[in-house]
Amino acid sequence: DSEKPWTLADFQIGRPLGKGKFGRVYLAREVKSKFIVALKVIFKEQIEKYKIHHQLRREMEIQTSLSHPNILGLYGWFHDDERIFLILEYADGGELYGLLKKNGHLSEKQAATYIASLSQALAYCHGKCVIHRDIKPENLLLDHEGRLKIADFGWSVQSSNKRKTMCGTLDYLAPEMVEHRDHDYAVDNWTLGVLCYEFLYGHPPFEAESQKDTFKRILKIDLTFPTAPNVSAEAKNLISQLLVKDPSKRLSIDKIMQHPWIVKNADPKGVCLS
Ligand SMILES: COc1ccc(/C=N/Nc2[nH]nc(C)c2C(=O)Nc2cccc(NC(C)=O)c2)cc1
Repeated sequence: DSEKPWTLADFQIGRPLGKGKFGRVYLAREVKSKFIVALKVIFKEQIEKYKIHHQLRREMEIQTSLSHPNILGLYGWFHDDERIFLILEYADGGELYGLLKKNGHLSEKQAATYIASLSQALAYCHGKCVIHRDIKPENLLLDHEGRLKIADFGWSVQSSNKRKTMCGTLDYLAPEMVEHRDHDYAVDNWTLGVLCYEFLYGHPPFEAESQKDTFKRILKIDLTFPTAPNVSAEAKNLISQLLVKDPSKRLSIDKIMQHPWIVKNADPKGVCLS
């Protein structure tokens, strides 16, 4: 029954799936139902040390409230003296990042399919006043059919204007976040442009040696398209309409869904292994 709290005894722990920022993730099976899940273990001392208590609570509240085929499910959670356990949906394809690094870059059909899936997931989130703010390949998982799942809502906000402290890669930051200006849902639209570029070229558009140079390139919208790999004009057109400095001028999510490149290349079932 849903009232009885989960405990570790309800699960058989399998192989470690990988290490996240603040904890490890294990394959696990719920003993009674034999249902396979991913169990994310976070040590309470890490939460104290990094003062991420509120961020973790927000992640859990937000992810539990969301239910969408392209958003990784958070089924529940429990804790013991020293650890917190998140019971998460298991996506056996692992990080999209791995696919991108293995292939160097994705095909236009794959890229368009994933951008369409992300757009649908973000439209759903924005409809529930949630801004993710941290969509990057490491936070994107694939299920057994190659369907994209947005994971790790650690940095998402319930549409307040909380500052995002600078950690991890900055390639995905929108100009208004780099300038610590107020930001809204349009930061996720910017990120779709960065991701679309990275899916097609294998590296983000404003990559630079130093963080300072990345900031400068973002603020200048220093966007160039390499000649290789060859990318269609429609794809470049979509990217150019998203990587726009003025948030109000970025292509809206429903306009993304109607863009010729998406209409022509995205697999409507969100599954694309070609
Ligand atoms: C190392 O090769 C791997 C291949 C597939 C996986 C699958 N992970 N699937 C997940 N489902 N739900 C969650 C949460 C996860 C998860 O966190 N995976 C995870 C965590 C940290 C690193 C990685 N690394 C990779 C390569 O996927 C995956 C994990 C590792």
